[in-house]
Amino acid sequence: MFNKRGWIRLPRNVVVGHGVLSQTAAAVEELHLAGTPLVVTSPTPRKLAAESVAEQFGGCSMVTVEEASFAEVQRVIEEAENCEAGFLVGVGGGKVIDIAKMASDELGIGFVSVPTAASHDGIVSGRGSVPEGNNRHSVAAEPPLVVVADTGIIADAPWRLTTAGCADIISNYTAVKDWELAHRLKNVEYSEYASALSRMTAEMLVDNADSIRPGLEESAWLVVKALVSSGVAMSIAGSSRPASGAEHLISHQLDRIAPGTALHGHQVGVASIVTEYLHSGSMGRWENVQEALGALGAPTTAEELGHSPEDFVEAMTTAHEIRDRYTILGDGVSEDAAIEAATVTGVI
Ligand SMILES: NC(=O)C1=CN([C@@H]2O[C@H](COP(=O)(O)OP(=O)(O)OC[C@H]3O[C@@H](n4cnc5c(N)ncnc54)[C@H](O)[C@@H]3O)[C@@H](O)[C@H]2O)C=CC1
Ligand SMILES: O=C(CO)COP(=O)(O)O
Ligand SMILES: [Zn+2]
Repeated sequence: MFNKRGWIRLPRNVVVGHGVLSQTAAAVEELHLAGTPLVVTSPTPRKLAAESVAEQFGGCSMVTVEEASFAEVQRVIEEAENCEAGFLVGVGGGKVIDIAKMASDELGIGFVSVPTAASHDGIVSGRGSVPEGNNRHSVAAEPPLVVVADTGIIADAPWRLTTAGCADIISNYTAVKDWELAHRLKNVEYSEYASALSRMTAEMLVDNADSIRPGLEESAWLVVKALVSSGVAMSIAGSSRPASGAEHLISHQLDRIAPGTALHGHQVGVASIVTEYLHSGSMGRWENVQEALGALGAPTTAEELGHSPEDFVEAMTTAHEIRDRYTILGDGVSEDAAIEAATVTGVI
């Protein structure tokens, strides 16, 4: 894998709207990509969208993945080599899209992103995120050449997937604060432009929270636009920094301690309530994060996530260990401090 430092790699065609799934092949054709694709998907999105996408490419090969892991990335690479795929099309949620973009990067072929839910901001980003042992890897991956987001399919997806995407965006507030802190204290490379874009994306979402409601296709539109914008911020930064700080570290730890309990976006949202408290104490800014999440119907407590107070506190006190990314957690939050922050904010 290679990381082109200093390059901003963005999608060429972003197609968003009702019924646009049927335009996937047309959006790709414009790019003159060679060969036929391998479609990478998971069981539910396969029925909802991937079969129709494969048909548009003349019934091309398809592989179904079950989890986000390096083993699954390897399996997709082997399938792609077997069918001599010219490019990969990821159809589904964040895990499928991450696997497809990482496999594309390894194979040196193009990647097309077809999200079936507005649940995460990896739709557009050139980053892949996969757990391995006790660590979490955010690696350079192939950014999509084409993004096709069918708001008809996304608006029909379970509402909790959309609120997870909203919470992933709201967490940009604290991610940016962590990035600024790391820049000041550790001279970490920083982009004013990427951080402003990331913060503005969160603000636009919060300002429009009243119009984000289940079943409304305009809501799917708004959230997809925000997810695209957040992904662009990551592409400009060349890292996930603008959209991933201490709240993401806590969420990645929760995935390790109690896998499969809650959605990524919901976890980072709840964690950002406590990291905002760690940043600004009793100034009440954490309440703004809590209110924004609550207004959108996203969880605001560990209990609503399905996590025990003990697991949440363990995630807070160990999150700094999983990645070399300086945040407000510094070299570790003590158990007492973690309990205090999570209790004051009502998270536990
Ligand atoms: N690379 C990046 O920049 C980013 C990566 N991520 C990663 O993405 C993952 C989280 O993504 P999620 O989408 O939350 O999880 P996920 O990929 O596990 O999807 C959640 C579930 O929703 C189902 N689903 C998808 N579309 C559906 C639809 N229309 N109707 C019914 N079910 C549907 C999926 O099949 C899956 O069972 C995490 O691994 C996270 O680390 C998240 C943000 C950014
Ligand atoms: O989830 C992300 C941004 O929302 C990606 O961040 P990570 O690099 O922490 O996986
Ligand atoms: Zn995220």
